[in-house]
Amino acid sequence: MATVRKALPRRLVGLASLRCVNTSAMGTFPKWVKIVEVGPRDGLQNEKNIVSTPVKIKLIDMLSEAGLPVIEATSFVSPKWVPQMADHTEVLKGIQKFPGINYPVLTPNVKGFKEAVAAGAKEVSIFGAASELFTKKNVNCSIEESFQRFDGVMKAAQTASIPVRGYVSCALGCPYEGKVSPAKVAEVAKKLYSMGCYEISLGDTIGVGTPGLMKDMLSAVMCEVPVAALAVHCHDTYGQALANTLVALQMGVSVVDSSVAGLGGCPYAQGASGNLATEDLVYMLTGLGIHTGVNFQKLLEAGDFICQALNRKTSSKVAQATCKL
Ligand SMILES: CC(C)(COP(=O)([O-])OP(=O)([O-])OC[C@H]1O[C@@H](n2cnc3c(N)ncnc32)[C@H](O)[C@@H]1OP(=O)([O-])[O-])[C@@H](O)C(=O)NCCC(=O)NCCSC(=O)C[C@@](C)(O)CC(=O)[O-]
Repeated sequence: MATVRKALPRRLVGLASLRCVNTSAMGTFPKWVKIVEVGPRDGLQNEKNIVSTPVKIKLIDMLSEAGLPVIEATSFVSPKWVPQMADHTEVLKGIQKFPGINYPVLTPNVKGFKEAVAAGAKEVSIFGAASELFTKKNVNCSIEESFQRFDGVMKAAQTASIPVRGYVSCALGCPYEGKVSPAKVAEVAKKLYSMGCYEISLGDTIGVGTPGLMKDMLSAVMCEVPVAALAVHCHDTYGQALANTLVALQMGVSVVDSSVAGLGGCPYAQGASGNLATEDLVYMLTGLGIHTGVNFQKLLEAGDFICQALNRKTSSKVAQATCKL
């Protein structure tokens, strides 16, 4: 069914452009936020039905058209573990590479790194976690062993002059261990940073965090890693993603991961729902007068496209509010 999109109601347009919020009472926000669009990878990796390669490529091209500065394209993980990402090479080779846009991919080990580079990757991400049980379920090894694998990736990346981003999953809670201490998150983040990751993305993998937990966790991590090198990655399982992100912005974080149409979930984190929707993030940031460089209309169109391809209603509140089916 085709989606008919209404023009933004006047009161919403007004809200989006208003600058009357006294942000000084809320802390100082960054003037510019870099959005890392993770929909094509984190958003799609959990889909049960295999999404066709042309659909993935078209989605990424539409997101590029929308001006997202970073689009995580796919992952070079085992196809036995995540069948949805088995077409990683075709996806990475098939997308249009827009100048100025980065298309990082996940690489869990040197094998994945080599395949990614052969397919044309210019940036990769390694993914660790602050929970032993989650690490075992996700990548089949201990936290310490995961660092040994990452060491190989870091050395190969250094030789090839490829920048590496690092993830810390379970930063606000674990599906297997429950509470995760901010000190443990800080320890893993520090390790990834000291290994050479230029940016550390702190993931609320199952979306259980609240603004208070985000504040405590970030306070601990910021003692070990400069805030300019931090990103947040919030899933919206409990409806807290936007609030948690706002707290991170107030604390000086200026890189935020999100997923078009709120797609997402980790196959090894049962109960994890979608990521923070990029549409909702852009709407909030615009309302705060924070620049992103994203063309909102084109972003909505990319969300419409993937929802129609998946035969799914969008999880973005903003997209829901601005369309009638
Ligand atoms: C890490 C492994 C590979 C270890 O898996 P393993 O079975 O322990 O690996 P292994 O080294 O023993 O190798 C076993 C087989 O896998 C192959 N293999 C080995 N490496 C690769 C590779 N790179 N690509 C393709 N194949 C590979 C290898 O060649 C061998 O093949 P076989 O001889 O049996 O035919 C596996 O556990 C895996 O692929 N896990 C991926 C899990 C995953 O993708 N999770 C989702 C991403 S993380 C996430 O979503 C969270 C995040 C980032 O979004 C942030 C947040 O929300 O918190």
